[in-house]
Amino acid sequence: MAEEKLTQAAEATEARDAAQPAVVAQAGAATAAPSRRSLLAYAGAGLALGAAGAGGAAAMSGQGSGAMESAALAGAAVPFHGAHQAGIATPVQDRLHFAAFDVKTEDREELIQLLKDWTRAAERMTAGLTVGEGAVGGLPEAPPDDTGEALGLKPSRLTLTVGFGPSLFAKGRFGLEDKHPAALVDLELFPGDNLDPARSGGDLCVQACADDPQVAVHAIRQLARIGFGKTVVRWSQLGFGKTSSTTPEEQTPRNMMGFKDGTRNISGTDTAALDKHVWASAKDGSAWMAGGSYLVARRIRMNIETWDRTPLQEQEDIFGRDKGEGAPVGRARERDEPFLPAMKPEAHVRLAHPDTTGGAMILRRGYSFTDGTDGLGRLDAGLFFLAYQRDVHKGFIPIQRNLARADVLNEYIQHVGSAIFAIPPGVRDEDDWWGRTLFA
Ligand SMILES: C=CC1=C(C)c2cc3[nH]c(cc4nc(cc5[nH]c(cc1n2)c(C)c5CCC(=O)O)C(CCC(=O)O)=C4C)c(C)c3C=C
Ligand SMILES: [Fe+2]
Repeated sequence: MAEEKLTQAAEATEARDAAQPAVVAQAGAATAAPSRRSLLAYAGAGLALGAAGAGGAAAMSGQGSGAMESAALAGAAVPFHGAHQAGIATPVQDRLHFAAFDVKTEDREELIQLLKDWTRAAERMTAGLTVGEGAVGGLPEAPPDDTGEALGLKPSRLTLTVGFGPSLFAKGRFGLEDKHPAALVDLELFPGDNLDPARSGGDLCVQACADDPQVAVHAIRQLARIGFGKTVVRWSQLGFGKTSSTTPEEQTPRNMMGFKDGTRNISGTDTAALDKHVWASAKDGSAWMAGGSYLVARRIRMNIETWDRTPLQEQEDIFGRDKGEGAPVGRARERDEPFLPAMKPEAHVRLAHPDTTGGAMILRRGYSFTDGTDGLGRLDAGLFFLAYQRDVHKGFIPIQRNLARADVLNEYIQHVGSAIFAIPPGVRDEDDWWGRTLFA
């Protein structure tokens, strides 16, 4: 990209320079994100955005003093490059735009080019820059490369996380059948599932998380535009009010049922737990997935109106935790160890706990959603459940089998959308691209 264009981008987004706290690191990596201004300096010196991952300033990886620190960091940039994709173990942002895509091209080289183009655009957007030649200042006769609605907004900790669905590996499509990981199964239909095919599946996915919804929506929109003619959005979901966090030192968020959600989750700084339960290893059978993960996405509708008429004691019995503090039954504090025998046998927490599921562990990273009303005056609201794991056979599947069989919460919820994706390892530097290890 010509230096003058980067200067244009800098001018067009000048407002984002102001007061930009500049350090957010990927979990476990002592990295620093440069200020927007220094980023542009890097870019002008050869688009070395990878330098974001190699900076030397102090790191912040979710440790520290909670809400105020989060608020201060809300405008910062999260390094895009690393061994793992950002958006999994990195601190959870406030907003989500998740999109699943169908690939329309049948040409492997076109798909590879798409992934390369997406990677370059993602590098820029996560750094707070416009895509391509920007939103303004280009040829008046042509539509701008960037749609412009993020001009003047901060990077807002935008992370973009890409994934590949089972259908991408189908025989006769892109020659990937030999690379299909054993863990990337078509999920079984669980009892009670009422899945809408129009909200399920997908060849590709992109999870965009940011502290500003407009930044997340802008990012998905640019990737969809770049993919025009090669891929189309199959379904997408907006989310708010993160329901789980990867930063246990912060206040636990509440879900739409009013309960703290995410108390017992894998922490983004617990490298031992991440290696054991979240990151795929070459030893697992698919060498190209080393450093990646597997994502299960479920759109779970809540019968909010019925829930709202349920007595408090019953609500607390259903989860096995109290509503105010979030403490397990018979305990005083949220972080106290749950004592499962004190809970009702069919309480949600009891059935989801690793002691009841043969040790199954997942990293939850879901969001609440409210998509207006359903035409019958009921809120179309619920949980867009996102769970990362090393192997779905030791994560989502055993837990969901247990929950689908007996969870008393099932009276108030219904799974209406489902998808699974292999999340490849991170993009190492500016020469690397999403999916290189798969297509190599
Ligand atoms: C298959 C996995 C899970 C689904 C689907 C799921 C749906 C779901 N959960 C809540 C609310 C809460 N879940 C909580 C704990 C919890 N849930 C799961 C898994 C699934 N939940 C796990 C593994 C755990 C942790 C169990 C443990 O080790 O103790 C809690 C309690 C607080 C917490 O620890 O997070 C709440 C609240 C809803 C509303 C929901 C579907 C709409
Ligand atoms: Fe749960």
